[in-house]
Amino acid sequence: MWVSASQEAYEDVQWTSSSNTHPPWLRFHLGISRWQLYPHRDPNMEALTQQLATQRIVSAVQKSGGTQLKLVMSFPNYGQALFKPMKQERDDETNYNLYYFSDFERHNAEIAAFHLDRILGYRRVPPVVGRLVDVVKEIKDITTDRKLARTFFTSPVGNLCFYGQCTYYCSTEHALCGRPTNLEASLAVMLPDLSLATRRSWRSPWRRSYSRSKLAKWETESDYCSTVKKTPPYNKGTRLVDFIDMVILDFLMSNMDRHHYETFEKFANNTFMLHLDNGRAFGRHSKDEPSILAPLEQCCRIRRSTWLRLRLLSLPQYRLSDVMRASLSQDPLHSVAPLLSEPHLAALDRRLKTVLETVSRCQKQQSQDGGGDEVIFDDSAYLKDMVSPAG
Ligand SMILES: Nc1ncnc2c1ncn2[C@@H]1O[C@H](COP(=O)(O)OP(=O)(O)OP(=O)(O)O)[C@@H](O)[C@H]1O
Ligand SMILES: [Mn+2]
Repeated sequence: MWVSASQEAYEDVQWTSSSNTHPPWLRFHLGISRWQLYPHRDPNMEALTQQLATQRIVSAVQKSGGTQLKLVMSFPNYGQALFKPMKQERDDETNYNLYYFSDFERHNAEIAAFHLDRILGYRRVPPVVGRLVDVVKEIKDITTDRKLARTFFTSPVGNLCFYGQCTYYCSTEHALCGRPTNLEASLAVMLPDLSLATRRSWRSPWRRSYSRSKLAKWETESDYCSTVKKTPPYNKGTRLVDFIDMVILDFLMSNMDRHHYETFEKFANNTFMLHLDNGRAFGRHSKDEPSILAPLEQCCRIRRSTWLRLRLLSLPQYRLSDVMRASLSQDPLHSVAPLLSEPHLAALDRRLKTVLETVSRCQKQQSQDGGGDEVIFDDSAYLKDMVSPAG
């Protein structure tokens, strides 16, 4: 009897590499290409985000490196996510007297950045969802990280708090507290392990000085971009316009903290740039930060596909704020409160207008100068590359 049962079982198993046999996180890893993290209309996206939002958390340990507390969470199917907790109320505007480099990170910024990056057509932010995490059942009770476990305590009003170990903001004064045990957080799907897919970190040519008194070169040299344009890897392929893409994303969400970016080493210099670490975006809605757009202003170059997308998102029927509001309402945390308040959504439309005006100014300038470098970079060859199976 048992023999025939096991024979049947053998016959049922299909030893193929059919993607249906892989969990969503593995399908995500296998789908990463030279030009994007996941495809347009990704059939895997729903299952992937669903699992991040609902799967049982079987392990939670601190992620080493980085300045603020982060946890790596694991799921029963061996998937992993990078957890960033809510540290301040959704609507808190960043204190005007804080420098950008001492601002807190925001879990809703990580979530909103994923949606915005996808709406812009980039697909360079790893998928992120919001989740209410039970600080006791899903962190304290299951963690094997003793340094983390030691930092749990009950607050005077009976909420469960912890602070972990990190370079900044890991102290009792900056504890992360549940209500009484529920804590809002962002969960980003983990990229393939570094042992399988090494990444290269690049210093941004337009990096800020991270000092209260010093200015960076790009702030004082008038011809800074022409030097960058001649410098590898910005002198070839799409790297410069990909950088401009990132700058536009950062200006729209007012992220001043883009000091580095990463690429997958396997793809060498002909590849997309990862937009990781967006926690310091969406800090202010009442003020724009024009200096974030400096690379676009100084280089006057933009991908054609990006420019077309921005123009589409400025039309009343595809208004960026409306598309973002609709997209963010799909996130599980939307039921707790909207992930971006209306003033933040309105700021997106205002800033999008500024980007398009900057491009127009570049075009006018170019026609006055009689030719010279093209403002609109024809990226059609690369787009074709993106959809080809060998991509
Ligand atoms: N989804 C992800 N999967 C795997 N690794 C990631 C992911 N997101 C970020 N990382 C890695 O984790 C590191 C820390 O993340 P992040 O930059 O968000 O933290 P941080 O505390 O702001 O760091 P820093 O202070 O250096 O800016 C990054 O260097 C990045 O390489
Ligand atoms: Mn950071």
